[in-house]
Amino acid sequence: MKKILLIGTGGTIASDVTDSGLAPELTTEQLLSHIPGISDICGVDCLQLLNLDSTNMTPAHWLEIAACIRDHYGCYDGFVITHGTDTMAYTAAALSYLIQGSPKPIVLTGAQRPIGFDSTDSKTNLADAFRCAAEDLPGVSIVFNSRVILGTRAKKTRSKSFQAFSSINHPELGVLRDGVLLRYIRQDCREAPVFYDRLDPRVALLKLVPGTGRDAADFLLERNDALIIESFGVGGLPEAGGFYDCVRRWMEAGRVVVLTTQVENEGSDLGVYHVGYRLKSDLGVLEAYDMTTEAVVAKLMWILGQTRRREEVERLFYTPVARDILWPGL
Ligand SMILES: NC(=O)C[C@H](N)C(=O)O
Repeated sequence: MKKILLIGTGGTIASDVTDSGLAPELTTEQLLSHIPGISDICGVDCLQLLNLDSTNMTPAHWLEIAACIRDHYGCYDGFVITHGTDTMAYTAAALSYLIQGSPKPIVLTGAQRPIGFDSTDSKTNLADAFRCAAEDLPGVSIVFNSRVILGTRAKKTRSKSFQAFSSINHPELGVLRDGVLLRYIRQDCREAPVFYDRLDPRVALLKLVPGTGRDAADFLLERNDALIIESFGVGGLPEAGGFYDCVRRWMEAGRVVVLTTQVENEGSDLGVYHVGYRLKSDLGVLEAYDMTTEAVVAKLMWILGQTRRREEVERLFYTPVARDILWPGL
C-alpha cells in the first residue's frame, strides 16, 4: 500500500466557527478522522506545518512547504497538502518551480466549506487528493471538485461555489469519477526531482484601469526587482502618461518588466497592436503569453532568486517548466 504524507497548512477545510468568523483550527489528524475509508486508499502520516488562512501565506511559507517535501521525499510515495483556496494557485505555481520534475505526486487540495459542516466539499476533495497521491500522477497538481489541474495552470475563478478552480489555457490533467482517477495527461518528470530553496519576493503586480498613469509603476519599480503589468486584451501600454519612458528608465536600472493581460483566457500577443509592438521591439520587455499571472509571479520570484543577468532571466522565463508556457512561437 502506498504511503502518503499529509501536510496541513490551514484554509477553510481546517476551519471552524469563531466569534470573528471562520479560522483554521483543526489539525491534520482531525481532518483525517473525517475520512474513515482512508485505510482502503493508502497509509497516511500527518504533519502540521502551518495553520493559516491562505490570505496570510507568503513566499517564505512556500519555501517552508518545499523544504518539508524535500526533507520527507525519500520516505513517502506521494504528498497531500491541505491549503486555503484563496492563494492555492500561487502556492501550486511556486511549488512547481521549487520542486521540478517530481516523479511522485504533490497534490494540493482544500475546500469552500469547512470539513465539520453538514454541507461540505472537504471530504470528497480530501479523499480524492489521497486517491491521486497514491496514483501515477507526477508533479504538482490541484485536486478539487473531482478535477485534476496542473499546478502552473490553476486559477481560482469562483469565490463561493465548489467549482472554485479552472485550468487556464491548458486541459485538465484528469477527472475523478466515483473515486477513480481518469488521467488524460501524464506530466513529464525526471528520475529524481530538482529542489530549489531561494525566491526573490520583490515582485509586484500592477493592474491597469483606463487612465492609470506612470506614478503607480514608478512607485512599484522603485521598491521591487520586477513588475508585472496586467494590461488589456492581447497587451499594450497607454501612450499618454509617460509609461514608455517609465519602463525604459527602470529597465536600464536593471528591473524586469513583464506584460500580461487581465483577460483570463488565451493570453497576450504584444506584437499585434501599435500600443504593444514597440514595448517588445524597442524596450525588450518580457511577455507572459499563455501563462497565468500566478505562474508569472512565482516564476519571476524563482528566476530572480537565482540570477539577475538579463539574458539568463529572459532564457529562464521563456523556458517551459511544468507546461507553464506553451506559446507556439517560442
Ligand atoms: N476556501 C478557503 O479556503 C478560503 C480561505 N479564506 C483560505 O484561503 O484560507
